[in-house]
Amino acid sequence: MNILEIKQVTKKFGDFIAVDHMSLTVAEGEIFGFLGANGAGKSTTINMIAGLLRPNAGEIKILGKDIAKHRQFAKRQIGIVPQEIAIYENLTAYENVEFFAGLYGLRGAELRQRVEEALEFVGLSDKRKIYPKHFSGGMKRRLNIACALAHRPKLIIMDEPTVGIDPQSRNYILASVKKLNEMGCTIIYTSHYMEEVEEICTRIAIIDHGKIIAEGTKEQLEAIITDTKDIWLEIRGMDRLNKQHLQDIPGVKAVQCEENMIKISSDISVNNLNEIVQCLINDGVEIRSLEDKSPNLETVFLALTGRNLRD
Ligand SMILES: Nc1ncnc2c1ncn2[C@@H]1O[C@H](COP(=O)(O)OP(=O)(O)OP(=O)(O)O)[C@@H](O)[C@H]1O
Repeated sequence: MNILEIKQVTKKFGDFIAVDHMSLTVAEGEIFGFLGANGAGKSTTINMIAGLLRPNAGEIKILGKDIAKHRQFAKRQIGIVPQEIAIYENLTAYENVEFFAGLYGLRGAELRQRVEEALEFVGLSDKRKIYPKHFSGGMKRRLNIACALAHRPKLIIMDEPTVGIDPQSRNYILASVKKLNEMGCTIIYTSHYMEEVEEICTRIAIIDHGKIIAEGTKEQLEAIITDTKDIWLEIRGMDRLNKQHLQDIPGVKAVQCEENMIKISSDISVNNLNEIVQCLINDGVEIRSLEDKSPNLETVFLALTGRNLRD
């Protein structure tokens, strides 16, 4: 089942087209990444999905229902973690989560239980009585995530949740995303950090000037710009190496040897690293280091847009 379908959605601000005839489908169970530079149109798209902005044209469906006609239903399914932290400084951590969960109609014992669960999930249970002004940036982010989770949405949308926070909180948030996904949530994860998107997303859309310019798994996106990956190995025992053994491995296109270095060019769609390593071990060669110089999403982005992600 598709949790989200966007068809030909356009959003203009005056004459400026922020989102341009965008179409997109996200299936239940995915961690879907929106990757794009600042100003690409990610937040505008998210705000339309969350019903906070109205598109000028096009259609958005959540679990098959048009959000323009089923606003309450759509709202109930979605939890949004906005780019700007949205919590109340004059409410405690507990009261913040309680307030947001209450907006979804939760009351009484159920509300209390959900608030406890959400605080527990983000690791802030012992800080429930603390006011957020005493929190670090990372803790505020986590509280913001708890506020988006307490009503148990099926789709969680996170808009750059790791901008400007410490590495420990960042790791905590990335681990939480994976855990939420394992618990059955679909996630849309927006970032201009390609390492994060590469690490956690099952599928990625590269967004530029309000348009999706490429979409697919990391491997599919990389295959757009090249069909070859290079693996560099530093070895000991070159005299024992039988080059033909390497050349016989499925996917291997070329093998170049020089002094103690081997460069193996291989079909990007074939995962043959195990076979390569095994072949060298069988030949009695000692591997000192191995580097996979495959293209990454940064190189894909550069090739498709002519710019770096963080320009
Ligand atoms: N309310 C608005 N009025 C006018 N222009 C806007 C408005 N909101 C966004 N824009 C413009 O639309 C474009 C897309 O903005 P958006 O915030 O969606 O980008 P983004 O990909 O989320 O980038 P960022 O990471 O910087 O938020 C930008 O050029 C932005 O200046």
